[in-house]
Amino acid sequence: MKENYYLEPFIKKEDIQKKVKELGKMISEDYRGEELFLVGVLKGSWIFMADLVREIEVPLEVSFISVSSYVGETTKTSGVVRLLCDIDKPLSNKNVILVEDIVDTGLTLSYLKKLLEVRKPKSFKICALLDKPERRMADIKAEYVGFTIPDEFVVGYGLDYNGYFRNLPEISILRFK
Ligand SMILES: O=P(O)(O)OC[C@H]1O[C@H](OP(=O)(O)OP(=O)(O)O)[C@H](O)[C@@H]1O
Ligand SMILES: Nc1nc2[nH]cnc2c(=O)[nH]1
Repeated sequence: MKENYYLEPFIKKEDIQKKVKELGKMISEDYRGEELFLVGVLKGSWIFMADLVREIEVPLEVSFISVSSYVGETTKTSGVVRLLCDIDKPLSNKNVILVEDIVDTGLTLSYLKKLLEVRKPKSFKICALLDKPERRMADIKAEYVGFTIPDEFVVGYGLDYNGYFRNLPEISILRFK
């Protein structure tokens, strides 16, 4: 990768951990006495999902769906969401929570909501670690949001640029020189 960028620290590892705990507690309280079916959106949500499930106290199953719309060396959506790999189980009568790393234009979640709601889950909610409302193009809202952030391209904690930076434990703003 060409090194025409630098990373500006944005959300510290400790702050992410604290927020994930809070989200887990909120979800556990809301679904007390019920079971959950969490669907992670690959690849970005994989680290968030792994941490979040360990903070949820109700019985749950986990599955993943893989979609992509930001491809290559770009910080802009292609506008076309491609389904790469579907969920392995039916959703009927399940309390589904779709787990995302970020809602930006909202095109990915809007596509997924339409795709999954017709499978008749008992309930359907969205949990996103980050929300960038300034860039919204689709009318979509997550019920559980970790941090509302400004219009900056962020990486780390599962979020990539051209496939890189997902392994960083903190979230940084990607700036170009
Ligand atoms: O609200 P939107 O503008 O649609 O953007 C949000 C989506 O963009 C990223 O996915 P990406 O297409 O980069 O795939 P990835 O998760 O594999 O990195 C991110 O993980 C979200 O799924
Ligand atoms: N890595 C990354 N992916 C995104 N997809 C949509 N917005 C973003 C962002 O800010 N960072």
